[in-house]
Amino acid sequence: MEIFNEIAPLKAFLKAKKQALNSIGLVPTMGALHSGHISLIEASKAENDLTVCSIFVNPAQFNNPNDLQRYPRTLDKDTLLLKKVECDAIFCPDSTEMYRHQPLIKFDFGHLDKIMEGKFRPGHFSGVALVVSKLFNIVEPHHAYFGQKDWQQYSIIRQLVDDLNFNLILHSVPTSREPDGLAMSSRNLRLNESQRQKAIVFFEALTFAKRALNDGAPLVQVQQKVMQLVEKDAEIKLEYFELADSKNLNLLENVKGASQPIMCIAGFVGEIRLIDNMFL
Ligand SMILES: Nc1ncnc2c1ncn2[C@@H]1O[C@H](COP(=O)(O)OP(=O)(O)OP(=O)(O)O)[C@@H](O)[C@H]1O
Ligand SMILES: CC(C)(CO)[C@@H](O)C(=O)[O-]
Ligand code: BAL
Repeated sequence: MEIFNEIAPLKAFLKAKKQALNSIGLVPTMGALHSGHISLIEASKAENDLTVCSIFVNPAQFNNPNDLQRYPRTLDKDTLLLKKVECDAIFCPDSTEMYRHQPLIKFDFGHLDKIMEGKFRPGHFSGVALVVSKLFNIVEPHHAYFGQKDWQQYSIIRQLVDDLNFNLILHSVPTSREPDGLAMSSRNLRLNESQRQKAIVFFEALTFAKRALNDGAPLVQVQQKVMQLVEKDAEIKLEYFELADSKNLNLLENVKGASQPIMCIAGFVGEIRLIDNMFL
């Protein structure tokens, strides 16, 4: 497995490889890897001759400096894990390599980034789009893999690829969960034991809401119930629970009409912010 901290040697390596290879897969991550990330690597390995995993905690997408500072960083462990699953290359630059100058570009994704994560994390998706565009330009992958857990991010990157004609195929990989249902997430590492137990409430709320909405309960009523369920513990705060059309991310008032509605939830356990979602 090759490890690159700099853009130029990575590009030279890929250029040399490209002549003999049909396809390159890219898995962008922020590290602190778990089985969810590994499922993205496996998906890429199954479809490509060479897989690159990027590990970069991107300052441009953090709206909360405390969240950036405390984001888990486990590069040595990540490297061992990637070696074990036979990932071909890691790209783990530092911030000065990725941002040689202060970027001025800002992305606006219309209604896609004004709701849910975009509403509660102002500037977040502009930062994601910036770093993902850089990664696409650096690696020039044929395929790129993202997790369903971040469905709004996937929808925005799909728009980015269409708007800017990136010549690649995007893939969304289903959410990997812990045995009790909690969506795997790097930020779970920050939960203490009791917070870890409490964190499954988001999955429980989604499971409850799926049944209630499919049984015809009105959305407002379900939202109220979800709020009660989640916030019955004083340490947990609900930020949003929304129903959206997964194709275009239009928010829905009810389940009628949308071909594949998705429920999205976000909230805090203590000061750790978690998100999850579920298709209806
Ligand atoms: N449980 C999961 N199952 C499948 N894919 C996942 C899962 N968690 C994250 N991913 C995907 O892995 C990629 C990298 O995500 P990232 O490094 O931010 O990890 P994360 O676990 O989402 O961390 P956090 O949510 O704490 O930022 C993203 O495309 C993300 O959607
Ligand atoms: C796509 C991504 C790696 C960009 O920094 C990040 O937002 C993430 O890990 O989901
Ligand atoms: N997985 C989403 C990246 C973030 O929370 O910034």
